[in-house]
Amino acid sequence: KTFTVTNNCGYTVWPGILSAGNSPAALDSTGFALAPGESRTMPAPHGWSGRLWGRTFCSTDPAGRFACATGDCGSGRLDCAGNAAKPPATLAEFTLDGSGGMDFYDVSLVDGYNLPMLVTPRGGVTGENCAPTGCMVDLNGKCPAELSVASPAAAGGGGVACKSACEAFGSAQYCCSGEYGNPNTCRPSAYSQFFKNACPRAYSYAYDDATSTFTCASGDTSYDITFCPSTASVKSVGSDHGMVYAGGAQLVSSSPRVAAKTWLPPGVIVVGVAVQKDILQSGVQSKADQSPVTVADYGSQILVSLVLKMEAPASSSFSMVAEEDSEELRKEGAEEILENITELVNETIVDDGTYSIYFSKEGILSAIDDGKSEGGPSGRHWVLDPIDGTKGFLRGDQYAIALALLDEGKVVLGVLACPNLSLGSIGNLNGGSSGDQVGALFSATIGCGAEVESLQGSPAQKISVCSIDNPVEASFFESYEGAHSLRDLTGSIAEKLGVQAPPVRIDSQAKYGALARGDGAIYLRFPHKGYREKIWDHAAGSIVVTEAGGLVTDASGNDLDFSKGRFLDLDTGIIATNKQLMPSLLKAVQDAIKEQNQAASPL
Ligand SMILES: Nc1ncnc2c1ncn2[C@@H]1O[C@H](COP(=O)(O)OS(=O)(=O)O)[C@@H](OP(=O)(O)O)[C@H]1O
Ligand SMILES: [Mg+2]
Repeated sequence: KTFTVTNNCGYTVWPGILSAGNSPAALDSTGFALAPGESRTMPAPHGWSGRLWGRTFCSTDPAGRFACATGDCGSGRLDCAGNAAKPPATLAEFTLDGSGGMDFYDVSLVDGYNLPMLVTPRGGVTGENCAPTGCMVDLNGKCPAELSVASPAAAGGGGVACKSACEAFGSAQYCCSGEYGNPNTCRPSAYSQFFKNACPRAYSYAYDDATSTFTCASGDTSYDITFCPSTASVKSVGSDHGMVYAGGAQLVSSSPRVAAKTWLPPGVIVVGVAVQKDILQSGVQSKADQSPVTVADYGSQILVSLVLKMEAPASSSFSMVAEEDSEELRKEGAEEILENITELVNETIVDDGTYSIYFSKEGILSAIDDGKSEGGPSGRHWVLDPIDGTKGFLRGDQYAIALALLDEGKVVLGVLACPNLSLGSIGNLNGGSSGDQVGALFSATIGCGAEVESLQGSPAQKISVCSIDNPVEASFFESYEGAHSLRDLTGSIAEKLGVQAPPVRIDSQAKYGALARGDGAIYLRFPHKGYREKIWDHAAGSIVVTEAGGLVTDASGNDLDFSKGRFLDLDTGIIATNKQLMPSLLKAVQDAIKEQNQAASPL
């Protein structure tokens, strides 16, 4: 069990450490220097409690006395030797092996702020509230004038730290002392709110316990303490490889019952993906270069699973069946991609602002592996395709982020975010937008119907499949990629049915979404022999269609079975349409298949 202190700041930081009086042992240092990029690991003694902070702008004067502009411990030396930090300073506080076999930790701004800091548990990482905490943001530039600490030591003379209201004004009200000495009378102030808004997980005033204390099962959980956790990323959003997740699909909530709609509170979170816009704009990536889409794919998976885990009740076990795992990323040569994913994910989280969480590279790998579940017939499992239609994504055409929830082998809810699909009908435009608002979010809860809303958050509207009952008026969707569907078979089915319109070819589960709102009447999917369908390619799409009043079956008319694990073991193909057309469609499908089999094996 260890503490690893890392300095990601662009300047030297001098960590200071103070063990509590009742600590059974001290750490092996009370103060040292960390150059930019440097880190130091120390054993974490059983039962240790104390605090750790970063000193900045330190120097030794001609008389040999060491002092710092912020976080100074007054020892006159590099080591703090039992002295505390002079406020303001961001503090990481620990009590290891506390009650119930738990470690308790927090990042506190109660004594003010001097630099961004993050504490990330690593290793065991179990417990209801075992998660990274800290303050990622650089508050020195934003600090209210009456709290700001300026120093000539700072380049440009800007603020180097930000005082707490208690320190700045000394009143009982801000310090939670005297008659304000209890949680009922000492309330958040406008000043504590400034800190809380910027850093929701950090302590902002003395009685801010409810949202600020974190706990991990003691076991062998180690802790990473990082100064300036996001390095340049906070400032360089959009530059570099130019990937920014914008917009957001609203996901989540796994209340024990699938309560209709509770998982679609307005503006919940992320997964909207605007990455491909940047890919196209950057123009430098050749189409053959798969790395941007790879980064986006993994990034999307991590962000969705993060939101699911954060919003799920702590007691429920988390299981997710998702397309990606970390195997490729652990191989030699994948370092750069892993670096890019880490940066993309952390930038997105900072930008979104809902969570103060920072992912290390190891954290990224293990978060991806959250998606390794096998699913199956019992329990609840999330099913995720982080970017469905990767080819469409690269082309700037249709793709979808597809999330579903399986309960006892049945799909009970589905969300389909289609960032490039117009909010209005696509009619016969072969997937192009008809000029109106782009970005559609489909959702469906079992027994409650299906809806669409704009990805930017317009009110949701109920949708239903079209009511065409004459195949002559019908059009059909199929894969954009010729290699994904047997086009002579789908052509022959359409012909037998009497469909006149040419096929509408679009990528991804956007087809299910478009079908569910009546843009077309039929979806035909007949992969080449031997191709095994994955559940994440159909779970969300199929419930959106069935809740919109449609039917989704295999080529024999059987419902899709999502209870068999990661694959949908089925016969031949998948068809979807409305109830009126299904009987004649099934007949056409079976006739066409029979005909094809006869042609393949003539007597
Ligand atoms: N050979 C073959 N046959 C059938 N299907 C395949 C095949 N290969 C892949 N896939 C899966 O198809 C997903 C893309 O969906 P579509 O085929 O509907 O769209 S597209 O035409 O490929 O754009 C695509 O999803 P993503 O990998 O998430 O993009 C694949 O899971
Ligand atoms: Mg897919």
